[in-house]
Amino acid sequence: MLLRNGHLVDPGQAIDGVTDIRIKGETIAELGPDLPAEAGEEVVDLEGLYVIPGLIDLHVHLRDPGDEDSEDLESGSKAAIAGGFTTVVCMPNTKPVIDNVPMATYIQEKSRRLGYADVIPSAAITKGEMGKEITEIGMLKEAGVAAFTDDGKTVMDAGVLRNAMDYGKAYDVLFMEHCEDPYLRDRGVMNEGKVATELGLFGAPKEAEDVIIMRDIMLAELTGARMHIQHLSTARGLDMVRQAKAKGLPVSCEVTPHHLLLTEEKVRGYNTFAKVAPPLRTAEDNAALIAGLQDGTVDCIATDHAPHAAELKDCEFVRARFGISSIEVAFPLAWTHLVGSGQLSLSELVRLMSARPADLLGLERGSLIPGRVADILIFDPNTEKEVEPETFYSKGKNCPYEGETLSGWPVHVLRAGRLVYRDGAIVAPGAEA
Ligand SMILES: NC(=O)N[C@@H](CC(=O)O)C(=O)O
Ligand SMILES: [Zn+2]
Ligand SMILES: [Zn+2]
Repeated sequence: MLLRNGHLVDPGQAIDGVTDIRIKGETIAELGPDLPAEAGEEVVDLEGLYVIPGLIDLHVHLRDPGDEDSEDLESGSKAAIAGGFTTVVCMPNTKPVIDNVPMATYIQEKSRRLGYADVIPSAAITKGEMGKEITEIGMLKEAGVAAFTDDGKTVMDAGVLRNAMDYGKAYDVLFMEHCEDPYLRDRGVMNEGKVATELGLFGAPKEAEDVIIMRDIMLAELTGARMHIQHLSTARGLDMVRQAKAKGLPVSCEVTPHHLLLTEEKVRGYNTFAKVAPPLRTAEDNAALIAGLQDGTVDCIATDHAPHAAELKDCEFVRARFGISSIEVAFPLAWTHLVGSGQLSLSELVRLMSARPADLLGLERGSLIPGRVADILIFDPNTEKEVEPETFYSKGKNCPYEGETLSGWPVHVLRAGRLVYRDGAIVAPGAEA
């Protein structure tokens, strides 16, 4: 296949310009101006479109197995592709929890058979995410699990986490933590502050997150194992990561689109679609996180795509589940609000949403260097479209951006050289023209 006239932006090889791309089988064969078409080659014209490495999301919930009313591997991996993500790391807080090799193998085999995004399972740090007994980290790593987290919960016993990190260090796995002290958070369902008081809702103080971030940085220093802070939401937490990095500690972090772009104000009206953990914070936190994207303190933007069936959100605020469905809008949100506003370049966004997550996972992805796998996102920088959750491939329609007008929508997506998304629609395996 020959992709013609697209504007390639690839910080991995310092390219920012119109280039043709030849794909052979699963890989990038050649880049260059005016490549001649070879016999039998399909030519796709990309004039006016941008071409970047396929996005990589370190944090998604696909609810499979156990909560397939909310999402499953098919709907979730189609949604990932429609959002421009060719690789996603799914969280282990399924039913049952992904804490053993057969469960990890189930995720890998089912998603491979489906043929949409590459779904890489993360596994729990503790069995059943119960916080007591550590999982078989070495065996899981050998089975292809690169990252470990009890996401949804913090490993509250620091001794247990220390043992897991001492053990996991030898395998160079990435530990990831959901940082929230449940005792300090208590009954909090949103950020503690004036808005919570006005709404009569219990708030969770930022300190519930920050104390765990501090503890986890200390454990990274103590053990030497890699610690990645998930969905970091506070200015102070970010500062702690900045200082840890300055000391050379093996600490990294991700932020979500919602913690960059939304505040606690979104909860007004008891909007359950704005109920998420950690909670939406304040405009000052948004600004601090955006500064963290710019100065490299933030390693990546991850979605924390958390789809929920309608009835789990269509209820009283205190009873509603935590989580936001966002994988199909994360890139247009970032393009419109971060690049469109001049706060980030596209090259920086590619680093945050593809190159750096690939590094953290130890994958040779995130750049379209000849010889690498052809995972590619082609998007339209200009055409504006409203966010319509009803049209999502995801079963989770719990999206607080409904009705917003965005640009930067994916047009075509290639996964391992196959056009899995064409002209804005999923192409089933074997259904290619
Ligand atoms: N973020 C959320 O609000 N919810 C996540 C759990 C999590 O990421 O901690 C979920 O599984 O729904
Ligand atoms: Zn979490
Ligand atoms: Zn999560």
